[in-house]
Amino acid sequence: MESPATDVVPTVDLSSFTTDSHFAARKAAAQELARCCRPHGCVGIIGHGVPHELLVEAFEVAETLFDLPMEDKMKAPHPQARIPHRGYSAPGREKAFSRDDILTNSEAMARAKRRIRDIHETYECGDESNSVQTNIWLPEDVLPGFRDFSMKLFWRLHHCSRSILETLMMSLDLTEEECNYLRKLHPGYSEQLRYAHYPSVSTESLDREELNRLPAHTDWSSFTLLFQDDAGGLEFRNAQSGAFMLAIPAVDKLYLNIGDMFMRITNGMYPSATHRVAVPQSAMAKGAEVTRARYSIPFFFSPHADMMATPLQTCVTDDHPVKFKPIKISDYSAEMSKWQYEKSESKNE
Ligand SMILES: O=C(O)CCC(=O)C(=O)O
Ligand SMILES: [Fe+2]
Repeated sequence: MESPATDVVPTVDLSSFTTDSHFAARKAAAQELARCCRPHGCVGIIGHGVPHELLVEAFEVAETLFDLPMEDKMKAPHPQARIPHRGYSAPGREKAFSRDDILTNSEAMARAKRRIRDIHETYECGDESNSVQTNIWLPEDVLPGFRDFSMKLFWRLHHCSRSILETLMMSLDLTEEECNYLRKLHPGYSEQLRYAHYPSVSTESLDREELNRLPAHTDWSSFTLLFQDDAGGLEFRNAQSGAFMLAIPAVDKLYLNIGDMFMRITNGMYPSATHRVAVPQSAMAKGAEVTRARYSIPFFFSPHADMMATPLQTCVTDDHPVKFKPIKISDYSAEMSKWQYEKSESKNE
């Protein structure tokens, strides 16, 4: 068994960014965000401005969606190929790999890892104008209002991500030109909203390592906003010690998870966070035979797939030389997702 997480991920309050606060208050919040987030690429955020009622409704929608009979959910199936990364994926369909796994470039390793299935079911959607990542919707009568609600949530989370981006940019003292480059890089087009359900599983199958909730990995977004219910289980790796830290759930708290793209663009100033979903100790310690189900809503704030991710000059200094080559964003995500779905094709986004 993997060792249990102990320390706790810190939390910052960003309300000065989401209300009309003066410059000094915003600057102090940006510095606090950097202080907490830069060591490991993760931080809890309150005061993010996403309305409480919207989040409550989002989790109700997720529960209704995953409660549908399988034959209904399969009316919007994720394709066999990895693109479009849209629609419904049944438990065990998708598999997460770490960046190190992917860099080994070994299909035998991928096959071996696939023997431990990731037990979650998901539904993905994104910008309706994306002509490559086209949405796959359930028929309206199967879940009335789902499409409209999901698009409302998508754009509200995009808006929240944009204000977090402003905070991150302020924390790095970027030039106006660099800020404009980053704003242009994130128009919403390649972003993705996911509903995720981790069904209740037997602790025995976890002990026997027959299945996983979600193994350790990094995201290839710029950053991900992670909303979770109160079941717990999200954990981030301490970049210094390698131990995992608990992302303790709380009402209206999101976890900011820096992805590979923001790491590349900031030349490693913000590292991408290694994270996983484990079964909380509380569920195991009681000797329970089954763990309780968990719901989460990740929002992947990703750069436009057709653009280039280039390290910012402000983040390159004599002490901190260039670490990453410019890369086309769709090339990077194609590489990182090549084993995510079993019958993946090498089509680019
Ligand atoms: O469910 C969660 O809290 C984490 C999900 C996640 O890491 C992912 O979908 O990439
Ligand atoms: Fe992730």
